[in-house]
Amino acid sequence: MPVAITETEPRTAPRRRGWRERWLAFRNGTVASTAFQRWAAGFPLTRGIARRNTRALFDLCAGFVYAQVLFACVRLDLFRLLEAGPLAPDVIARRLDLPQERALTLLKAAAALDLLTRLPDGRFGLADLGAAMIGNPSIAAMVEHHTMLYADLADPVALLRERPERTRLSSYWPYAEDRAAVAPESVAAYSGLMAASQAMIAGDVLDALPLSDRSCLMDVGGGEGVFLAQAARRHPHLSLRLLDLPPVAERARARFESAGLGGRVTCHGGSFRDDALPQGADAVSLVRVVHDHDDIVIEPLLSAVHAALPPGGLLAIAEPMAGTPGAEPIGDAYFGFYLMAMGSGRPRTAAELSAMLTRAGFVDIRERPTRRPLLARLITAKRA
Ligand SMILES: C[S@@+](CC[C@H](N)C(=O)[O-])C[C@H]1O[C@@H](n2cnc3c(N)ncnc32)[C@H](O)[C@@H]1O
Repeated sequence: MPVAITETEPRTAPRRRGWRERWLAFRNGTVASTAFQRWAAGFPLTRGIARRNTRALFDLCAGFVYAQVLFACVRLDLFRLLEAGPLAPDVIARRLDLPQERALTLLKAAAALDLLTRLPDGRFGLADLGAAMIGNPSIAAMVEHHTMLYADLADPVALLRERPERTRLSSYWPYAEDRAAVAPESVAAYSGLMAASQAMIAGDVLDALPLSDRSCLMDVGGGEGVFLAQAARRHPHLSLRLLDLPPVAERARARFESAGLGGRVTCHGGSFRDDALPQGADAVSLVRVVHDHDDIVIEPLLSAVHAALPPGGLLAIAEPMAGTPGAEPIGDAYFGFYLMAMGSGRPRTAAELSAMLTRAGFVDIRERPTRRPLLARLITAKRA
């Protein structure tokens, strides 16, 4: 059921220090004291909280190490090795070409992180998280991709202070640099990465997106067309259009041809920054596009979509959003820093997107719950 979007962030700071701020100041002063920490770790009523906080802080400090354990598993293709069933550490060591004690270090680390499980006989097999990696190869692709992100984040303070001309991620996503022309060889890597991860998202978004009363859907920034290909299968009556940068649109055209969908989809090569949007669609989707760009790009894009739609036309924005309950670190910490390293865009809350849509002239703005909101939430809006 669609739900109303409400502003959750405070708009103005209180003038005087209210009770809440005074309580916070008192509490933080107390928690910061070493003597209190020692006492709280021993006192039966606070021991549980103290341990949870210690663990949470340790996990924050150790996050990079955990990520590198996962990276080693992915690089060594450990999960696939164990897909057929558990193996003894010495067998795994031989297969991975690692010294035995090092292999055991990796296996124990992966088991501690719930990627693997250690059986009573000493063999290691897949645990839930490792098994999930097998079913979602795009996660492994993201893990490999993160080497670039981590290189850019090596000095986060420098990144916060200056906006470097070029980062690893801005070169990887050439449109982040707003170059006039994007070469075919520079889109292949990111388009492949997006196509792989889109498979997980398209189903969730299409489950929640009402398209049965629409006749033509245009996916703007549609990548290689994975989202539209799924839409084509679910809604045989829909005619489909894709707009993306010319080399990406070319890749999409080839993909549609080989999937036998060439006759259903028209691919337009162009830039939504510089070119007029193709007319004729009564529904437009922006899937994982808006968060990639600054307001100075998105405000005119939303107005252009509004102008391109007929009265009653539908716009759908689907992407991970800031402030998603239960997934706060994904929006504000992960995407916040990822997009900062990329040099373009920011994660926005549903309320911020809703306000932008209102400014662009849209009405009937609502959020439609998706199956996995941490991967993508969905907002729809209509042209009056
Ligand atoms: C993060 S990807 C998302 C792709 C696809 N919608 C998905 O979710 O898999 C952003 C897409 O926007 C496209 N894009 C970026 N800037 C663009 C522009 N100025 N005009 C058209 N497409 C653009 C990129 O080429 C890329 O395919």
